Amino acid sequence: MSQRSVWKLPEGNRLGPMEDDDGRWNVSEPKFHPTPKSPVMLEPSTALLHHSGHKFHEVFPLKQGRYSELPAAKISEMMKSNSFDNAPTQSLFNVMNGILDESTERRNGEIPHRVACLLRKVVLEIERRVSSQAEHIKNQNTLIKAREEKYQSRIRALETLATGTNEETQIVMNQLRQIKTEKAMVEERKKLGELEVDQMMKEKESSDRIISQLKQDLETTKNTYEEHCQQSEAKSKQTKVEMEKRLKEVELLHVESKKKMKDLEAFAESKLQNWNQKEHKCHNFIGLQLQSVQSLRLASESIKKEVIISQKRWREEFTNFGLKLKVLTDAAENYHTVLAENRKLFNEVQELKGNIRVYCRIRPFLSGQSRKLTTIDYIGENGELLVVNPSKHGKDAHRMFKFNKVFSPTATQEEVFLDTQPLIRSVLDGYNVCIFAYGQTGSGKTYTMSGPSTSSKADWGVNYRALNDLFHLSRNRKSTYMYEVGVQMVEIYNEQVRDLLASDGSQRKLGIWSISQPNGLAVPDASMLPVKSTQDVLELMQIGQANRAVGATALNERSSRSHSVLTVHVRGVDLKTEATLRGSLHLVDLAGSERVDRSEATGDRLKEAQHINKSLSALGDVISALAQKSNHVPYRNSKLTQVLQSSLGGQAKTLMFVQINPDVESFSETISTLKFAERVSGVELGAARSSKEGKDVRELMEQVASLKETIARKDEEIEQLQELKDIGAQKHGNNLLRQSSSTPGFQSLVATQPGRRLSGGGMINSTNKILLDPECSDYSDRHSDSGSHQSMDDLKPHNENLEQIKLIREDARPAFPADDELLRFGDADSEERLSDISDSVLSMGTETDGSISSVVEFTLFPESNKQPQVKTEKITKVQSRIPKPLQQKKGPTPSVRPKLNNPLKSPSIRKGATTQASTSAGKSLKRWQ
Ligand SMILES: Nc1ncnc2c1ncn2[C@@H]1O[C@H](COP(=O)(O)OP(=O)(O)OP(=O)(O)O)[C@@H](O)[C@H]1O
Repeated sequence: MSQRSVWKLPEGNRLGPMEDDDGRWNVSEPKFHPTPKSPVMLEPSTALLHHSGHKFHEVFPLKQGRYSELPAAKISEMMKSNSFDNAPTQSLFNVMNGILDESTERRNGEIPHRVACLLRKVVLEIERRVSSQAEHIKNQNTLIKAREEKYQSRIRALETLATGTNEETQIVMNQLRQIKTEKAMVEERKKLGELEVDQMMKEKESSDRIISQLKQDLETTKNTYEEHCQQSEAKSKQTKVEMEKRLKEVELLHVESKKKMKDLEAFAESKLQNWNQKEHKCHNFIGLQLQSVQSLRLASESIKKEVIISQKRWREEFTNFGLKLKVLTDAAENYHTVLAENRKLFNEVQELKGNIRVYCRIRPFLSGQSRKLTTIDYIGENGELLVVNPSKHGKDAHRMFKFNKVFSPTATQEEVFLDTQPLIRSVLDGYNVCIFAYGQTGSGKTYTMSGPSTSSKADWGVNYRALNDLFHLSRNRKSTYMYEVGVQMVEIYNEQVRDLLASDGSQRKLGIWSISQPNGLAVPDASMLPVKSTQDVLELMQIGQANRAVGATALNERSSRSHSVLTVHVRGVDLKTEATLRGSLHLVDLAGSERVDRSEATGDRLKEAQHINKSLSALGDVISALAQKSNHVPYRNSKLTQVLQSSLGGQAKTLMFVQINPDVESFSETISTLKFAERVSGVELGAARSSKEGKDVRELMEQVASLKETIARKDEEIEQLQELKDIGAQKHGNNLLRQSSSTPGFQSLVATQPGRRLSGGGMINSTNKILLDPECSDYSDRHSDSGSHQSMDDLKPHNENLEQIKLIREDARPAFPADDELLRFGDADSEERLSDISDSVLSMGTETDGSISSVVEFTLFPESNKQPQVKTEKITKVQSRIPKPLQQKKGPTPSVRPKLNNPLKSPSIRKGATTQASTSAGKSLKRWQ
């Protein structure tokens, strides 16, 4: 650099890079400017600095403060702008030095990145300038050398020329001088240039230093930067790893999602296939359906055609059917007529068989009894029975009897019942039926009626079988009839009637109503319980049996000393015509008929036996009277005949089992029993009548019955009076007869005094009937039988007359074909005579069957009495056409309506279902009432 000379350009000329007017460096080829004002070429940087410093500082206005504190925006603005191009080099150096100073001032020597960038830019600018200056100087040297050579050649030419002429020499000398001057100038310029080069070299050196320092700084910065970069790289690597990891995860997810997508695609594919298949099937199905529809259409069309044809045919058939239906309707209408006819025919058959039938049953020997000595010699198929007296020989030893049927000891329960069966149907047809067993104690009455036990079907007695049949038949008829069944069970013990089904178990005595009364049950106060099945009845029977009075005798260890009467009342309603029919079934287990002397009874037992024999005797008398068609039937001679009155009249069908003990010791009893039975079997009670009538008919029948009854009573009164008159005349009892004739008759007396109360507790009602209190029943029996219904006071004056009548009657009594054995109880006979007169009234009832039926019916089913208004009018009209009944024959007053006992608890009640059973019984009783 020391060799470097300061360039000195001729005045007005400037060499090398020159600043233009704007202070920028001009690196164009140097020109010689003739301007003498600038003989020396100025150091460009200084000029630049000086010239452009102000502008640079305008752009980069840092005078105080630190570069590191410069805002980035400012630096980037500076770097973006062209301020570096115009800035003086010195300023650039100042900037660079300033930055470096700041960096060295700092402890760690770090400079901010943006400042480093600025520094690098400044350094680059300086390097660019230095290199361009060096280039420029090189060019100047080359130029100078070229000029020097040029000038040397000119010198040589001039010297040549000088040698030629002086002038020329002069000129040349001038030129030479000029050249020399120029040469000097050039040399000066060269020196200046060299100086400048030196300076430049120095600057370059300093710049190199700076550059090296800068390079170091840059290295440091670079290292820092590299560290930073490394850190960044590490971070970026870590980030990359994480990113890769995430990428993997994402890839996995992607794979999974792809897999899922595949699955889904597969699923969708399969679904699609399925749907396609289904669609295919649907298409097929629709095709088939269409085909079917098509075929159906065809079929429907053909069916339509068929329907039309069928309709046509049906119409024809309907027409035919209508015609047939009409025939059927006619037939149906006739059905009831036919049924009635059938019933009538059936009844006629029964009548042909006899309305009272006697079956004889011979008990087998019991275990322990000798079978050798039997009184039964022969049993015929047609009811013949030959009895032999072992103690006699010859003709007298044998006696033949004939009954409807005789059952041998080997006859089963079923065989015995077989002939009873048709009577059960009669009950449902509206007839009263009475089945009873008669015989001495131990002869098998209970066995026949109840059977030894109900556990075995073979052992079932008549009762069980009859009830079974009754309910069975009623069920069979349910399409035509609705039946209701009620049961009463009473015991007659020592001529006292007791309710065996009383709910409170009390053994209170019950009164018996005269059967001729329109509102009188035989025993209205006895509990009547509704039943639905045989089992119900049997359970009630068991209760009744348990309540029966049982006493031991010498003949039978389990001898029943009372008569038990089970009455089954049946009401049937014809579902079509609403006509009501009513029937009743009496199932009677009579007490033993043994003789008092044989039973060795004394005291109470004797009394029991007398009562039993008396009642059985009365039964025989009643039947005998019926057989004789007597006007007088002595029903009132015993409680038994009173209770059974409705079943012994002409309306009823009666079946008697005559039980025989084949033991020789019982021969006398056997003969007695058989004679009794023979007498009964010979009875022809006349045609029984059904109680089935329509409502109107029934009402009319009631009216007719009451009229008949009145007429009969009147006739009887006349007859009695006539009788008295005749007898009086015969026995010179004219006074008595006159007295009797002048005094109003009992019946007429009663007829004019309706509703008077008897002093003994009996009640005379408006229809001439007496409700007897149990306490006064004996009295009333005696006195009501005479037909009188007066009060005691009224009756007193006539007691004498009655005694007279009794005597007369005794004399005039017809000779009954009864055995003395049967009638040997004189006490009973005397009572019987007394009751004959009143019984004659009842016997009339037997002739006018409808009356009795109506009476029972009225009593059992009083609703028949509740006639609607229209009916009443109708009846009134009818009544106007028939003889007007007596005033006292009107319907019963409410005061004498029978009050039925509270219903007995059914067997189930006894077992704990008291309330329910009594409620249902009560309900049912309401219906019955
Ligand atoms: N047909 C028969 N076959 C077998 N045993 C019989 C037959 N009839 C009756 N007996 C038996 O004879 C005995 C007496 O019968 P049962 O009690 O029926 O007589 P009864 O006439 O009812 O007596 P009572 O008048 O005392 O009540 C009983 O042991 C009974 O089992």
